[in-house]
Amino acid sequence: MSSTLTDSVEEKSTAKSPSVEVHDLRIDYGSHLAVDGMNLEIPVGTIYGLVGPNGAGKTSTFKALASLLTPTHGHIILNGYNIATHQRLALANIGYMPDMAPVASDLKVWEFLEMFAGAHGLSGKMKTERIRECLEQVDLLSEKNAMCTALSRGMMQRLVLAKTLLHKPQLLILDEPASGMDIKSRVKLRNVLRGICRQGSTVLISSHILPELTEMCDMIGVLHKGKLLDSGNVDEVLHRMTGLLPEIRIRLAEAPSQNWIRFLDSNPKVSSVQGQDILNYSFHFDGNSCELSLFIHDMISQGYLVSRIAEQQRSLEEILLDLEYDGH
Ligand SMILES: Nc1ncnc2c1ncn2[C@@H]1O[C@H](COP(=O)(O)OP(=O)(O)OP(=O)(O)O)[C@@H](O)[C@H]1O
Repeated sequence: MSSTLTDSVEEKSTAKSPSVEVHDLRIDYGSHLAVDGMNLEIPVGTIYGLVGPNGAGKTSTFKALASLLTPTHGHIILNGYNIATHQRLALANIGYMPDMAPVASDLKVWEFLEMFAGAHGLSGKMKTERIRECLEQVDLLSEKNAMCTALSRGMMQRLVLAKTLLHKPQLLILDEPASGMDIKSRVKLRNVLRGICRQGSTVLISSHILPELTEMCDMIGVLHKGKLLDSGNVDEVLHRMTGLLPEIRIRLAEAPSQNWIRFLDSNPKVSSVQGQDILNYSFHFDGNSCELSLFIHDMISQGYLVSRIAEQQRSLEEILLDLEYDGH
C-alpha cells in the first residue's frame, strides 16, 4: 500500500527506532508452520546473526523482512516503518542478499555493478564514483576488470555484497553470506561488515554454523524449528543456551602463595575449584566475559602471575543436536 511522505513521517517511530522490530511473526507454507511467534529487536549499528540448523526458518524470516513473502501473522518494522502499511519507505533503505545470489557469468566485475547501478538511477560520474566506493568497501577494487566467472567463491560473495551496497542501505539482510567460504574469506567478510556497521548501518546475517556468527556478530538469535529460542548479546546467549557454566583453566607462571585457593573461592561467581598441579587450576565461572575479565584483572593485581587462560564450554551445536534427538 502506498502512502505520502508526510503521513509516513508522522507514523514513523522515534528517531532512535531499532533497525528491525519483529512482533509475533508467523509464516506458514500450507499446513507447514515454518516460523512460529517470533519477536525480535535489533538496534541500529549492530551485526546480528540468526543461527539455526537447516530448515529452522532463517530464509523464510529474511524473505518476510525483505517483503518477498507475506507472513500469516505479525508485524515487521524496518527503520521505524511498518512494511505492511509503509512498504516503500520501509524497504527504501534495505539491501537483501539471498543465499544463492545469481551472478551474470559473461560480464566483468565493473560491468556487473554498472548494470545494477543503472537500475538504481545512478549515471555518469556519480555512478562511476559509487561503483568504485562499493568495490573499495568490499576490498575488490583490484579485481574490477576481472571476469565474474574468474572470481573465487569468497570474492563472488563480496561482489554480490558490493551490488547490494550500491544504494547505501541502512539495513543489510544477508542470507548465509559466508557459506562455503574458507577462513581467510570469512575474516575478510567480517572486516567488511564491521566497516559497514561503523558507517552506521545494521547487518543481519544467517548461518547454520555457529562459530561463523560468533566471530562476526555482536548479537545472535537461535532459531530452531521456527521458534526463536533465545536472542541477545553473543556471550549472554551462549551462556544461557549452553546452560553449563564454562570451565576456566588457568596456568600460573610461578607457584602461588598459600592464599591462592582462598582467593579463588572468595569470588561468589567461582565454584568447583580444582588444582591439577602447583601451576594449573580449573574452576567454573558463573558470569559474563566482562565479569571474568575483571576477576582476572583482580588476580593479576593481587600478584598472581597468570601465563595462560582458556575457557571450555559445550557448544551450541551440541545442544541443538540434543534438542533434535529429544524431538523438541
Ligand atoms: N516454498 C516453500 N514451500 C513449502 N515449505 C517450505 C517452503 N520454503 C521453505 N519451506 C519449509 O519451511 C521450513 C523453513 O525453511 P527455511 O528455508 O526458511 O529454513 P532455513 O533455516 O533457511 O534452512 P536452510 O539453512 O536449509 O536454508 C523448512 O521446513 C522448509 O522445508
